[in-house]
Order: sequence, then C-alpha cells, then structure tokens
Amino acid sequence: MTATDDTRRRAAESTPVVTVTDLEHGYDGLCVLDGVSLSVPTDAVTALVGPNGSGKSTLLRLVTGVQAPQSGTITLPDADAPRTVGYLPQSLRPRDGFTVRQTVETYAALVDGGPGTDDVLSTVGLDEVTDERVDALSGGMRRLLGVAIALVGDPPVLVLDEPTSGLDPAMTARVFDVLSDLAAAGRGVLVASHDLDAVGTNADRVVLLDQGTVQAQGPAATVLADLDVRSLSDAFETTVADDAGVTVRHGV
Ligand SMILES: Nc1ncnc2c1ncn2[C@@H]1O[C@H](COP(=O)(O)OP(=O)(O)OP(=O)(O)O)[C@@H](O)[C@H]1O
Repeated sequence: MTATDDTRRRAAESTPVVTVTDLEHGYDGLCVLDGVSLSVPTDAVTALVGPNGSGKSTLLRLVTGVQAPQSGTITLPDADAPRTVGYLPQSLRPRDGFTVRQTVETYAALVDGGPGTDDVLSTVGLDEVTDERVDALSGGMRRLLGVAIALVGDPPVLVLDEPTSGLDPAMTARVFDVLSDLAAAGRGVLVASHDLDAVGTNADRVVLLDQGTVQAQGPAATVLADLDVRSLSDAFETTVADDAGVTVRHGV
C-alpha cells in the first residue's frame, strides 16, 4: 500500500460527517430507496455509483434537505458555517449574461458569511476567468463554477450530482482534484458519478446503489477486496442486478 493509499484509507475511515439510516423514499407508489444506510466521512471523497434510475439523485436531494424523506434519518453536523450542505444539482444553469464573479456574488448575497467570492473562485481554480461571461466558459469551467456556487458559505458537507458528466478525461481529473482538495481541507464530499474509472482513481470511499438498497460500501480498495474484483466496473457488474436500475412498485 502506498503512502497515498494509506492516507486515503485512514481518511475514508474517519469520523462520519453525514449519517443516513434506514432511508425510505419513493414517488406515487414507486419505491426508490428501500432502507438505505450509509455514512460520509470528513476529509474524504465518497462516490455514489449505480445504474440510471437507481435513486442517486433522490438520495442526494434528501441529504441536502431539498426533499424530506418519507422515513429514516439523516444526521448532519452542527455547523458554525452559514450553510451546512452545499449542493451542485445535475441541472444547474447559471445565467449566461453574468460573469463568473457576478454569478458567485449573486449566490453569496443569499448567505450570511463565509469566504469572499475571490477566495471561492481561487479555491476551484477559476481566478483567471472571473470576468468571463458564463456563456464563454467551456463545459468543464461551468462545472467548476457550479462547485464554486456549492462552496458559498463554506459548508462542511458538499453534495454534487454528476459534476463530471460529459467532460473529457483531463477535465474530469481536474474536477476530481478540486473535490479531493476540498475534502482534504476538512469537508465531507458526496459525489454521484457514472464515471467508474474516475471514481476508481479519485474517490476514497464508494457506495454502490441498486434496486433501492446499498449493495456495497466502504473504502474503494476494501470494496474491491470484499467482492474479489479488480476494478469498479467489475464490482458494478457483480453487484448490480440484471434489471439494473429497475425500481420496485409497492404492492406489485
Ligand atoms: N420528482 C420525481 N417524481 C416522480 N418520479 C421521480 C422523481 N424523481 C425521480 N423519480 C424516479 O425515481 C427513480 C430514481 O430516479 P433518480 O433520478 O433518483 O435516479 P438516478 O440514479 O439519479 O438516475 P440517473 O443516473 O439516470 O440520473 C426513477 O425511476 C425516476 O424516474
């Protein structure tokens, strides 16, 4: 095990900053989450993976408080920060006519306290483009802007829904590098992703979701060892049922 692996393993086993217990949620009789329990440690990137429709976005929305769970509990830290959870939804569309700085300032105005706009933009590596209009940014830069918006108010928990979808490998690595730095600075980072290679390379902890339940979770190396597989793609194939992502209709 390398020093980096060891550091990651210890981080991934550190104090939970979010604890989810027996979460159940669905829509109009469709059971999407059926007794989901997981923890998100501080100082680590936790990746939530699972097939389309397996409930990742639903779970993230419940953790952020955007939706209330039908049953189960979500424990978040008692934060001194102005916001407890920063959230990057899958479909954030910043206003095209605004500059990068104006966009972050707009969100910062809604939060009482936290780091200044320049600090936030520097943290995600957008300090060179603060005066660019949002519509002039590349897809990857837009995602980093989304991460900056999630960081407003300096929340101890960051929840990001597919922040690298559609990005090339270099930009994907850059986004994950930023997430790793944010985790190393003492946050719990929970990120949903379909990019299993990037997750395998960058995440400290993995949660595999399918059929409304957690199929496997833990430090990435432990999940692979427990399942006796060599890659997350293999883990995905081993744990995800043939009818992947199919949710269960109550009473059927
Ligand atoms: N607001 C809603 N109303 C009704 N059904 C919903 C709603 N949101 C999600 N669903 C359904 O819940 C299931 C899980 O959706 P969810 O978006 O949470 O999964 P996901 O794992 O994030 O999917 P993807 O990887 O495709 O983004 C799907 O069957 C979806 O159609």
